[in-house]
Amino acid sequence: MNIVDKTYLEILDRILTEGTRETNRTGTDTVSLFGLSYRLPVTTEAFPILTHKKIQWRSLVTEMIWYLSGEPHIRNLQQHTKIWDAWSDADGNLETAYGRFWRYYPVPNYTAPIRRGDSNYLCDGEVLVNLDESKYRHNLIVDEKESIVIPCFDQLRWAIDELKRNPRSRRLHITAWYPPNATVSRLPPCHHSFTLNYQGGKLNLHLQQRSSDHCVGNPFNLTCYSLLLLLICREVNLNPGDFYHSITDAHIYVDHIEPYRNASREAYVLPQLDLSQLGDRSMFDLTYDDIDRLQLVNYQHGAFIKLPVAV
Ligand SMILES: Nc1nc(=O)c2c([nH]1)NC[C@@H]1CN(c3ccc(C(=O)N[C@@H](CCC(=O)O)C(=O)O)cc3)CN21
Ligand SMILES: O=c1ccn([C@H]2C[C@H](O)[C@@H](COP(=O)(O)O)O2)c(=O)[nH]1
Repeated sequence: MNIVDKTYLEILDRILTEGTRETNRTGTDTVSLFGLSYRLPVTTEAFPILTHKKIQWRSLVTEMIWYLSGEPHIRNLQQHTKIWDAWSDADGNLETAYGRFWRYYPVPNYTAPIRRGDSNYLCDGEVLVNLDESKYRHNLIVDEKESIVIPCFDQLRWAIDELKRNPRSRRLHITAWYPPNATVSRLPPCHHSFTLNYQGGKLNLHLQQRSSDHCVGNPFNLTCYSLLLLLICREVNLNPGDFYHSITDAHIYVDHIEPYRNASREAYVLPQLDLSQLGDRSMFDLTYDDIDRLQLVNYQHGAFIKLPVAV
């Protein structure tokens, strides 16, 4: 069996045998396991995606393009996939969008020098980026007509540039976690941070996740970040290594157990990912028009397993 389905199904069985039944805010209990990690090799020739069940590749690519866009809302995303609809308001606004924090991380906007007594003053000796002078200032346009913009920090752009300058940096960390937002958001980020690490001639990606729905979310998350790693490698001209995932609360919703028990576990050879239709365009320039330009080749898979999603 290929390494992706094998790893995924072993974890599924492990959660079910070693996990404990737990309650949570959704009203549907889970079988949960604390502390789980695994790694998968990422290549375009054997691309990490589950094959024993069908994964909606188009929805997944759309979600990736949405992340990269940095959009704080789902008004464009929802034209292409419904997967985020349940967590937005009627106008398509979300309290927390991953890409918004990757591309537009809020930081105080002050003009140097700041003095004691200024509202943005830190402690003596501490530093925060002065957005006015930063190459990575990224203005989030809130209202074009009214020219309302929020100056923010572009973490992803910085990490990519840094990777080009100094691939051996051990500081290539991107976070979607914004503590004050997390205190009030309906859905603070689940996969909240990732770190890029170049070793042995390969670029690896370590994803940290606080909460993982093994049957619905994880199949998307593992493939989404494998795709991101390959897009980053293409951007900076490095070879891809591993996707490494560490999860705090790995769980299976109890209403997923029965559909999975009845599902086939037959797996197939992994497909190839063809990015050639992107030409020499940067990942930062991808739009929803590019969805069908990211193609899986030879994706053989089992049946789609319909599962209820706990909201
Ligand atoms: N309980 C829960 N699990 C999640 O995985 C999850 C959340 N909540 N909330 C926020 C996001 C939204 N995500 C989702 C939501 C729905 C699908 C979903 O319905 N997937 C179906 C079909 C997708 C499609 O029709 O294109 C699937 O079976 O893969 C996947 C990821 C992942 N996240
Ligand atoms: O990308 C995602 C997003 C969400 N999830 C899952 C993990 C949990 O089952 C829920 C979130 O509920 P919390 O109570 O906020 O933990 O969504 C996922 O697996 N992947």
